[in-house]
Amino acid sequence: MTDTETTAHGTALVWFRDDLRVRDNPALRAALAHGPTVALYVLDESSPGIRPLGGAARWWLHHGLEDLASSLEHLGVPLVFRRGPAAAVVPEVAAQARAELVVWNRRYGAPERRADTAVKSLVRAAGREAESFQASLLHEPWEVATQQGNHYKVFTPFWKEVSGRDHRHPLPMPRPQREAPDRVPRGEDLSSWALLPRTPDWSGPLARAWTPGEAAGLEVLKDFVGPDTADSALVEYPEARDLPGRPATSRLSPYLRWGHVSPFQVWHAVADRRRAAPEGSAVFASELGWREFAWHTLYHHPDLATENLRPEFDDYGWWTPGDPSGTGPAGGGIEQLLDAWRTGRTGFPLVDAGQRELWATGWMHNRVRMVSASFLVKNLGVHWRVGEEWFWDTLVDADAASNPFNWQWVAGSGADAAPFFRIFNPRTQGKKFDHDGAYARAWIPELGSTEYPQESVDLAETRAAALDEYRSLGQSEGRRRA
Ligand SMILES: Cc1cc2nc3c(=O)[nH]c(=O)nc-3n(C[C@H](O)[C@H](O)[C@H](O)COP(=O)(O)OP(=O)(O)OC[C@H]3O[C@@H](n4cnc5c(N)ncnc54)[C@H](O)[C@@H]3O)c2cc1C
Repeated sequence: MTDTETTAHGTALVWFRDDLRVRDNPALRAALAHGPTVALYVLDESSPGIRPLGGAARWWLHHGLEDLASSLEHLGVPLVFRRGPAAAVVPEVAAQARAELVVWNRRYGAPERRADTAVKSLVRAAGREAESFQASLLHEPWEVATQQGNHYKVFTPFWKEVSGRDHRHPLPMPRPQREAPDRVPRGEDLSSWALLPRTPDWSGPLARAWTPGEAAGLEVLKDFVGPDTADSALVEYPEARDLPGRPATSRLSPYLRWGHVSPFQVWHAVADRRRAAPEGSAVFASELGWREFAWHTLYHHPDLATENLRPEFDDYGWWTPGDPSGTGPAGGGIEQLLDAWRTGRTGFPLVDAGQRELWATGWMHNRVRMVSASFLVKNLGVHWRVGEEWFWDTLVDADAASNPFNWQWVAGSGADAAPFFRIFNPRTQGKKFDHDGAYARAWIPELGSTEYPQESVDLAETRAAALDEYRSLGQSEGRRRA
């Protein structure tokens, strides 16, 4: 069937979730091909197990939905906003729209899958068709397995397997629908959801740093991959991507997180640059592979945000707020140290610049995320879950898979994780990756003055304490096995 053709069916309802785009959207395309289409977005904060969004994510979502509503309007598709548990709202809106067909693109977290399964059976029980599509991952997690039939636990063989497969080409922009739906159910006013911060409104720097939405995301992608010549940013990506002071990474993460841009669009845009930047396009594609690997890991380990993937780490003496016994390897004052980490006042410029960048813009460079996370988990001895929750609240790209996956990677407790003894030294990392200090100075105006705090912990002592704790973990493991 071509883009313009529709069968002579009744109304279709397309339910948007983490796929806030009109291009390369299989569910939207199926709805438009079926008949007059109504779109729905449900703010679901009450289905069991659904993780409430953090503050920066709520800000992004508000603007992302405004952008989606405007793109859909150009296609003649009304977007209805409703709040409540999906299993109640979606069947109700489908009934109000008298929809014959309800479609959506798949999600992979356990609570979301449970909600989707409930919606599917309720919609079908009401005599409507329901269909879901693959749109947010290059491969379905259940379709990638080792020869023994298990899921991959190590990235390199995982990526070797999936990067060699074919990835479908992105679907084109749909044509506007010719026939308006008969009934458009009443929706809520987006502003009544209070997704934007009010008292205080801290979103000014976020708005200066980002333009949420599909067109902006595609522009970011286009600028990043550049022309098919040596000028493409991909050429220098393998070296420069580790330098936080250089705009050398794509900054596509929030656009991928919210589905303004699809992994298929990114994959093919990069594949088209293979001639000009063979190494850069391969390294960049493998970063997309880490995103994919994180999601496959979450699919197979639904408790990724709360449970150590390697259970031996359950015995590690990490500190969590409210723990009366714990001080962490840094000694006393752990609450103040945690506060200093959050606000970028630890006395270690690379960590502090990163935490301030995060607070101001909702984003932090990957190298700095790794160093800052390692400092919190290993030098301060704070549980990775505490850092994960802070990032969840402050990142505009806060992602249910990539965030816990990477925190566990840094902590050593995760899939194919960094070995625990790899403890980043923030001073050395600063010299290596921000050697002229430009990144640190950009975020810490008082750097070099007496206003900037002294180093808050002794790196060598805290490192040694963390390693001691880790070694005792090994021994108790050994004892348990003996
Ligand atoms: C402690 C910690 C927490 C993190 N939390 C998140 C998160 O909540 N959301 C998130 O999208 N990324 C997270 N990352 C991964 C990574 O830091 C960001 O994806 C990256 O910095 C985004 O910038 P970019 O788009 O310019 O990346 P680029 O270098 O341009 O990479 C392109 C894309 O590949 C993906 N990607 C790159 N690195 C990773 C990675 N290590 N894991 C998974 N996907 C990756 C992202 O989608 C990214 O947009 C985290 C990393 C760490 C160490």
